[in-house]
Amino acid sequence: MAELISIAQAQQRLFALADPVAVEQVPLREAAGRWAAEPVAALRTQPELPLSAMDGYAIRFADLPGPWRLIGESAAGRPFAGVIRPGDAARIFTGAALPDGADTILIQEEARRDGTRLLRDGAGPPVAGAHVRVAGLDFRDGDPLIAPGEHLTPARIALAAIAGHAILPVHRRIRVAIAATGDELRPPGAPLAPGQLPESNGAMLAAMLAPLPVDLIDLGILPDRIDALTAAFAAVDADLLVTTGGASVGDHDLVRPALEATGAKIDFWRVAVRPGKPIMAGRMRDTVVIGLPGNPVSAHVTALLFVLPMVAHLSGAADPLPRTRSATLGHDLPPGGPRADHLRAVHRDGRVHVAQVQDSSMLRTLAASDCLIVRPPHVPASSAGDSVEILDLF
Ligand SMILES: Nc1nc2c(c(=O)[nH]1)N[C@H]1C(S)=C(S)[C@@H](COP(=O)(O)OP(=O)(O)OC[C@H]3O[C@@H](n4cnc5c(N)ncnc54)[C@H](O)[C@@H]3O)O[C@H]1N2
Ligand code: MOO
Repeated sequence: MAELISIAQAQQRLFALADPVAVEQVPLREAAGRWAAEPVAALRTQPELPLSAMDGYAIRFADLPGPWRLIGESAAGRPFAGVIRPGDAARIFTGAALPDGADTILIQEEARRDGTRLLRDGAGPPVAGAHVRVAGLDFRDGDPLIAPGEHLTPARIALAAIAGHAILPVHRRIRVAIAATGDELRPPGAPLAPGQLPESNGAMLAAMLAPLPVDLIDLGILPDRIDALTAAFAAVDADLLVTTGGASVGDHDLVRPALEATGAKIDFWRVAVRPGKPIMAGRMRDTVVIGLPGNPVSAHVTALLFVLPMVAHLSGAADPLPRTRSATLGHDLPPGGPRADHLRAVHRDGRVHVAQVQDSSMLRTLAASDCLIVRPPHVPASSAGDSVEILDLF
């Protein structure tokens, strides 16, 4: 059998099959969850003027310990027009502009008022400038704020808004077609004859793709017949076609020959990953194709490693790969085999514990797991307390 390629090689070959899709300008609320397509710079300085960070009184630090004479008020959006001269103070509220002449805030919990006479009643501000947000504290006009390829998280959307942007340049949504293959499969909830099985990969993939900027095209369940598969694949109009099942070496594993019958070129087939070895990828006209194995856990793991990263890559992500993190192993593990193991596991008492049975058909253990322990090929035995890499499940 041909040498299996590594997960990292397969991911790089997959990304090389297509560039990120076209750029469009969209309102902020549509940009959430996409990736920036161009640099985003500040259109204004934030804050534009020195502002108070607290409710209290605007004073000159040099006038401490007071008392002061109250000569006006500054509220957010309604600044005080006058000037604070020696001995003067202005009532001020959080977010309001610091009046000219003032340099410090006396918070109201440390002040006492008698008509327009203001007295310190407590420690008072420790330094000049206390509780004042200087102009440009957050950023200045023209500062680079978001780089191309960065994910538009809620915080970055808010940053773009406060920096003066109403629309952002992003890559358009990705059209993803999903197809389950297998004569044994019936739609979820449909009555089953002996030997038939509810189709679960389609709903799982749709759920995994739901948080991404994707428009789904559901091709449903395709039969194990090369003519039907070829016709269905040839009619696909999408950026990415994801199939499940029919990827292995059995007589009814027809996804590869059907793709090839449409003129598609398969770039790789079989990766050193467990579960998920029979995954394939290639290109059919303008559509990238990823053929996932049919076993539900294999489909889930390979979708995490290949489908979601490919959607991120097509969407312009600079950093499309899933990130592992370290965890502490709860018990011993035997040496690993020639494929990178992705073991269903759960956090308990601060350590990760591997499910006893790892059969790739078993969705119940997948559903009970909160992470996958990722072990490189040919890893030596591990002991309880060792550090291991994990991929979070969501
Ligand atoms: N002789 C060999 N046999 C197998 C090999 C091998 O190397 N040599 N590889 C095994 C591995 S590893 C995997 S993984 C499976 C994957 O095979 P296929 O992609 O061809 O998957 P199917 O045979 O179509 O289905 C496998 C299994 O999963 C069920 N299934 C399929 N699709 C769905 C779906 N949408 N929803 C729910 N369940 C689904 C299907 O009924 C089968 O039980 O091949 C091994 N064999
Ligand atoms: O790779 Mo298969 O996915 O081991 O069951």
